[in-house]
Amino acid sequence: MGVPEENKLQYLTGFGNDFGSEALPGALPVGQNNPRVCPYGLYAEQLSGTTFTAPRSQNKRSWLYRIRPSVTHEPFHPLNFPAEQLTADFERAVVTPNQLRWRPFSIPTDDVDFVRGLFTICGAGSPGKKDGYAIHVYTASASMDDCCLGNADGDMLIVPQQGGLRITTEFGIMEVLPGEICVIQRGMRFSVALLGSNARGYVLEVFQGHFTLPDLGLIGSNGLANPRDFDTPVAWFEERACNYTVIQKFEGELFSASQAFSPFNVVAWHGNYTPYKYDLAKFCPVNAVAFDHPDPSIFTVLTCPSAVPGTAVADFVIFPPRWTVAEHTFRPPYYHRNTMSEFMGLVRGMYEAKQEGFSPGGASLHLCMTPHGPDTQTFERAILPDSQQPSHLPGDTLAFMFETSYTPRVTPAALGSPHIDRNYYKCWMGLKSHFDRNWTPNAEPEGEAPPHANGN
Ligand SMILES: O=C(O)Cc1cc(O)ccc1O
Ligand SMILES: [Fe+2]
Repeated sequence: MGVPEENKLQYLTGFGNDFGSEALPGALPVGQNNPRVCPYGLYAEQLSGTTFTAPRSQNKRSWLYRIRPSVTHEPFHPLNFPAEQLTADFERAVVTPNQLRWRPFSIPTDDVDFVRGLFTICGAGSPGKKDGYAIHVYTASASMDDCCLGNADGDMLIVPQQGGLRITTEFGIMEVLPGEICVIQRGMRFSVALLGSNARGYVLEVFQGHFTLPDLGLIGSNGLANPRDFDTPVAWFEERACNYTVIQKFEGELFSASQAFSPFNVVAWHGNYTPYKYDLAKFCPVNAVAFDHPDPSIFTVLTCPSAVPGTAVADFVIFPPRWTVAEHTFRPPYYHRNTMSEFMGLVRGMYEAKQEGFSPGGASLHLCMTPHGPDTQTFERAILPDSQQPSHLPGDTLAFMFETSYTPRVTPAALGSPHIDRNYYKCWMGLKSHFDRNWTPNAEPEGEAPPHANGN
């Protein structure tokens, strides 16, 4: 099969559906998963995303019909990838109650592909015990060349910040641009080609469970990320003899094996365990239309639930372009200390809580109970009376947050990174006291008090 051009890529729409796709007519067996001989002489292979016995509502698996099965490979050998750069061992990492921020991570000038450009910032738990998560950034200047990654540790939610990615998977091909995200679930093999000369972005990897859409509760049956806006690639295969390298991430370590053919040889597949992508511009935000600042959970795109209701392993939350209209309200994020920890990144534009220092391609991390909030300039602007006009948040902005319940430990490499901003704390040092012991309710500028405060 020829490689489809960009505008020819096709997707199946819906979230978590039981999909089926065939690249050749009749390649999907009818009425059973394991015919004695599969159509076109294909091998049947099941990829499980849950235990076999997981409740039906959570059970995930897909059947892949492929030219040769994935078991046909030379033995795996350790790749000797630097453990300080990519890890799932957070016992040796560090905790700090300090606010952390990184300037944009620089993109290598020598040839570095997506896998070799992964850099672990922080994480918690362990892939072996199937709990917790890791947060990485990637910086890449080269495509993966006859090389794919399969991650035995967990699902990877990829947030491109700069440079589009063409991701070939066993299920088909997807293109993911900045402003879009994709999820490659545990075990699915994929190869990342760069659409431009380089790429940078963020990865949230969850060691337990899978991402799902959050419940909408009283919001009703529509809004936020709508299921129909998620795209799964259609089957695509190549039959190509080559020296192909399969990299397996296993307990945070990388192993590689050679095989004599492309792993993207799946002619047809069906099931509910697939990679998918989503355009964040399709997110339909719901927010305050009268007053006050709701919690950022209103902007949850995807959540990876834990066994405790309402306590996610990790939430993926965005701060999309939107109108802000709340009256008699301090509109930026409130000052706060949380039980959950917050890793933030910026895809483009400016984040509403920071006037400077938080740049696209950079990051911040506020561990649980670490105080944070708007910087001094943002605060001083937001208390001015003229801050209350309906306004569109600074231009075309897209920040996001990985909000996690286990407190992450930060890797020594991330703490010692040349990109770390050791002056971050200074952005709050100018927050002066506005306390006025002689203040009286009448001193409040006219029109500023809430209508109900004077009985109206
Ligand atoms: O810390 C942050 O900037 C993220 C955030 C945004 C918001 O609107 C409310 C709370 C919160 O943690
Ligand atoms: Fe926060």
